[in-house]
Amino acid sequence: MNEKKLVGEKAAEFVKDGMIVGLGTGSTVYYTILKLGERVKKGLSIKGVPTSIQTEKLARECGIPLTNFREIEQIDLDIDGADEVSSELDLIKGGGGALLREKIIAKAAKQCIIVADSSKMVKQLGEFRLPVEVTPFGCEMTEKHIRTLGFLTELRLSTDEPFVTDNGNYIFDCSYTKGYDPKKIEQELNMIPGVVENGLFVGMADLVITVDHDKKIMLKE
Ligand SMILES: O=C(CO)[C@H](O)[C@H](O)COP(=O)(O)O
Repeated sequence: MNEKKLVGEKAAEFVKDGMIVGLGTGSTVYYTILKLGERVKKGLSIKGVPTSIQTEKLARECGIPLTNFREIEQIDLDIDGADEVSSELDLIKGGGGALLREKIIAKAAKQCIIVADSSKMVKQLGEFRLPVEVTPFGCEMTEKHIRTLGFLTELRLSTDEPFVTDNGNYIFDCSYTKGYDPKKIEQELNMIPGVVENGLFVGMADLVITVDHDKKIMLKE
């Protein structure tokens, strides 16, 4: 079985009857959502809060009832993927472009489980370029300010046009020449006018489900 399927399906075991569940975005949590759909068909009663339009569509196809922040106060459990997971369990997310909704939902959750195949596990964050979501208005100036923090920036494209997030924004994929302090950089980026959110998730993961060399499930907390 591939690693994404192993960890994705494992996460579905943590979902209990009656829970409000944050449904992440990406090819790993895809397997969690399929598994939850199977469990719902067998009688599991949950409501999902999707982190993207893509996940909303998938959850509907799987028959998972959905809700939103107009109807709920809190999320019991959020399950999502990641692009990098450090030894401190800090994350880079947003490879799929859903970082803003993902962070809102992770912050609203009592517990946050991350599903990550072994390629995502790193000692220190930074090899994966950090996605930074910005408003289209003034993005040229916002980019200059991001660069003054020491990043190289590249506007994410979809074919020849700027990639547009579910929130109508753009993304700069940002690389850094040396290691950075995730907590400090997360805050500094979000102080720049025009930056809506960045893909650093510091101290948000309660549990990471991954696999070791023998493809055995490992739980890290
Ligand atoms: O942050 C994300 C989307 O914005 C995803 O969780 C992240 O990109 C991991 O995706 P995948 O499971 O497909 O590797």
